[in-house]
Amino acid sequence: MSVRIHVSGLVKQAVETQVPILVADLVASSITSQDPALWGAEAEAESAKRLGWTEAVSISRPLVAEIVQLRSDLQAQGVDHIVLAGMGGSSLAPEVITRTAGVELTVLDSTAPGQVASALADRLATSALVVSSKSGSTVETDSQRRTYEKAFREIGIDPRDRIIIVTDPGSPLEASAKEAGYRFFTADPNVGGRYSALTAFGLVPSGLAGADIGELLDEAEAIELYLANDDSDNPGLILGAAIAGTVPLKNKLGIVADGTHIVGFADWAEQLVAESTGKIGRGLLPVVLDTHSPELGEKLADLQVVRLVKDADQFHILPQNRHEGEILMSGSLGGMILTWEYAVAVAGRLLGINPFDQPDVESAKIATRGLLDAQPEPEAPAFTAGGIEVLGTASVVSGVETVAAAIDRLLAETPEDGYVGIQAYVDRLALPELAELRDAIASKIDRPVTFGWGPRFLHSTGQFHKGGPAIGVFLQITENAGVDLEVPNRPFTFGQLIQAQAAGDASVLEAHGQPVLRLNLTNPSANVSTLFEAVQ
Ligand SMILES: O=P(O)(O)OC[C@H]1O[C@H](O)[C@H](O)[C@@H](O)[C@@H]1O
Repeated sequence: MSVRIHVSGLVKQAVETQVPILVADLVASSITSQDPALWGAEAEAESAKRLGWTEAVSISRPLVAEIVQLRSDLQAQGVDHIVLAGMGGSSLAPEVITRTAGVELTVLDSTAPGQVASALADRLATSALVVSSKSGSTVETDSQRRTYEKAFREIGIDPRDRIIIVTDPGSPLEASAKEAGYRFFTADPNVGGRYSALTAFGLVPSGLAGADIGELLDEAEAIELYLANDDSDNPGLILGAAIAGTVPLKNKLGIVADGTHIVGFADWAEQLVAESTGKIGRGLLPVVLDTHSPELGEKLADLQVVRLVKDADQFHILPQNRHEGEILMSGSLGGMILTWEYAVAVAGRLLGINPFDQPDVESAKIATRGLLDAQPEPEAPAFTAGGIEVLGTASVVSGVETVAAAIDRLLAETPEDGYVGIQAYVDRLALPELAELRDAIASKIDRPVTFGWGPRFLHSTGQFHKGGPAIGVFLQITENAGVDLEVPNRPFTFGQLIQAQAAGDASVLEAHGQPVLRLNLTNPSANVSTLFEAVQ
């Protein structure tokens, strides 16, 4: 079998208790045959149109030759750089596929003006843009498409030669692609975004960038039969029981790469787990860790660790690798993707939730649209210190005068079983060091800490933060970027869009009773060190 899992300690007990029940209930074969009744009557209507991923491998197979041909056509035109405009499920799979394959793909899943400008400045004359959106109406993706269309025209390139669309049949993007004369691929509409890795959404950008997508499908195909079997060896059942069957439930899921050949798997799994399970006040919070993350040394009772290793059968044999109580997992990328898809569907059943909807993502989008339409004056900061404007929930910012004190107040509000979510709506290429705030804060408070780049995380962990248990406190970082960019034929700029996304999401989190501290960097590169000093 191309995927191996080893469990020990409490999680082994969960597997031993839950898997026989899942086997007796024929859960694996029922998922494979797309039985929508597995998640209860309320979920049935949604599940009935969301299980197409179980046959993605065979449906996608004919695409491989088409994509390989398009890649050579583009190369013949001098294209040597693929850019992908897409959010969440429309970009996270191509990201892990191409990074693991070691081929270049620029993933533009940001509205930070500096980041969009950097992508545009990078080999535009020899770039092709893949625009991927299931709904065809995602504002980030639409804004990026408009920007590239204009930029291509300005340098005398016909966008029809360089823009490729991936969308669902009947979407507004399919209609506009037809009208504009773009090459387009449509995918199975009975597959949700986060389950779309093995459909055109995962394959088109990855294949155009040069990844071996035929091999990826082979890897997934090799595990299909095992995943469909009502058998206690089924890795989808084992993983599902391990992540959602512990008693009491360990509802933080730390995902650690420790020797796996797969690069960035946790970023993909994060969306699958958070959006599928984080709703109606329940869910599993994925926490992307590395082998040195403070959380691993803290033995947190509510943190279940999944360690992605080279060979799960061998790894635990060495005494220093025993990691009692963890889930050790190894496998091919295609095999891992399909196994996690099954496991999260199983987890949904164990948790009593519908794994196929994302009811709270829309709330932040509505708040953003409201702000973009109204264009209100920016909210005045409670105070400014060291060039950082401080705003947020009254209990966190009132009566304090320093950034350090505001951060301490926020962290002090973390519930015993809670977590801190850091959300950085900045140009991540210009401020990559901000990601290190995660470890700094985790070692300070001994609780799990998540880190997300905005607006990217809104389409991933954003659902959990708003729809899962209200146990998070949030540190939101925004910036006055030095540059701004028009969004062609739209009444807002990228700078206005990202600020509205941050403010909109903060308002929804606060409305859910979750504290938010908002720090706006007025001079980003200079303010970062002040921020790190404040966390010490
Ligand atoms: O592919 P799109 O329709 O553009 O959607 C991109 C993303 O949008 C939303 O945030 C959904 O919650 C995600 O599940 C989805 O992957």
